[in-house]
Amino acid sequence: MDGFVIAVDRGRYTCVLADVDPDVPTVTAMRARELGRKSVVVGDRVGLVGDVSGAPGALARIVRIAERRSVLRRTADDDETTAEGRLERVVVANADQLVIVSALADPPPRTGFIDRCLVAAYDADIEPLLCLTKADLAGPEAVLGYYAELDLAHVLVRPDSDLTELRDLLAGRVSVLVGHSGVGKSTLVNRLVPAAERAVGVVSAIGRGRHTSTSAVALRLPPVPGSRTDPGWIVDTPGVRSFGLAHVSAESLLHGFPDLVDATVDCPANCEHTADEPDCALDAWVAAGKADPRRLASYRRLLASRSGEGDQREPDQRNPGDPLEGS
Ligand SMILES: Nc1nc2c(ncn2[C@@H]2O[C@H](COP(=O)(O)OP(=O)(O)OP(=O)(O)O)[C@@H](O)[C@H]2O)c(=O)[nH]1
Ligand SMILES: [Zn+2]
Repeated sequence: MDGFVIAVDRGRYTCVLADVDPDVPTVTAMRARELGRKSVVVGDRVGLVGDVSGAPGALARIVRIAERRSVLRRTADDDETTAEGRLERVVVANADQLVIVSALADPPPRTGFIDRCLVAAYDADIEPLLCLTKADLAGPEAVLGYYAELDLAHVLVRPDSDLTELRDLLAGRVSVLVGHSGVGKSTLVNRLVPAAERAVGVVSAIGRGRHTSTSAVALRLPPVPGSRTDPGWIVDTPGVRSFGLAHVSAESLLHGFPDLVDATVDCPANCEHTADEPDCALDAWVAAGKADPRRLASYRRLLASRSGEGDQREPDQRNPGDPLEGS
């Protein structure tokens, strides 16, 4: 049987069977030995054998992992306390869309964080969507102005706002939600999937009764009334602070900055585009007003953080008061 992995908890994988009624129980599976060391993550499409009845106590086996369309890795520093946490582990496979959830106020938007997510999305060939919450508290002009040169889709969310536009953008796709604590991500997930609390409860019950902290869980979106389109899946990523970029080259990092890319044709060969490069064309490009200097600064900060130089914190963490200022 073909399955889709919706949660992972200490060697137990919760899967839904492909193309069956959403009410069919989920299947708990373990990995078959023949998979070797290959990891199985949320979003993986897998082949299942054994007891796929979903009955209490039933255990199936994952014998095959389909080729992944995309992967998102956690940052290496997400959990420095364990050896595993220091690795850029893949946390979600096969995502189509990365929904970057950012509040417009309380907490203020962190463009450094959004830029980092954009790089991860473009690098993984996942479409980004900026979801600006708490639009009742502040307007989106400053953030949208910062991204004016990008063709970046966005939605605004208020406590009473209609989520139809967002649901349309999520339909038929696997969308990963990422955002800092306090931006209203849980509130949004609960609005999008009113059954989410129950679904998460079921997932952690599989973890042999103990409360668990999974790093990703896929939630099926409810059917859209009057529509036959697959409503899609959202993948919540509690505990994932950001996505790893250590594997991304300096050139690929530029994919997150389409407003800067054109400038680099004038760079000397092997230019590293850092502030120390005397002839890097990016400086002249910004000086000529062709891109926002804050975007260049952000690109160079990501470059530096990748190579482990300088202050790795994003500027908003150094200066939480006014993140758009000087970032
Ligand atoms: N004004 C306003 N407040 C909101 C909105 N969405 C969420 N909040 C509030 O913001 C606070 C944080 O919301 P959460 O949904 O818990 O945020 P979170 O991103 O899930 O944060 P963690 O639970 O810490 O991961 C709560 O007090 C919410 O009631 C909104 O659109 N407008
Ligand atoms: Zn350069």
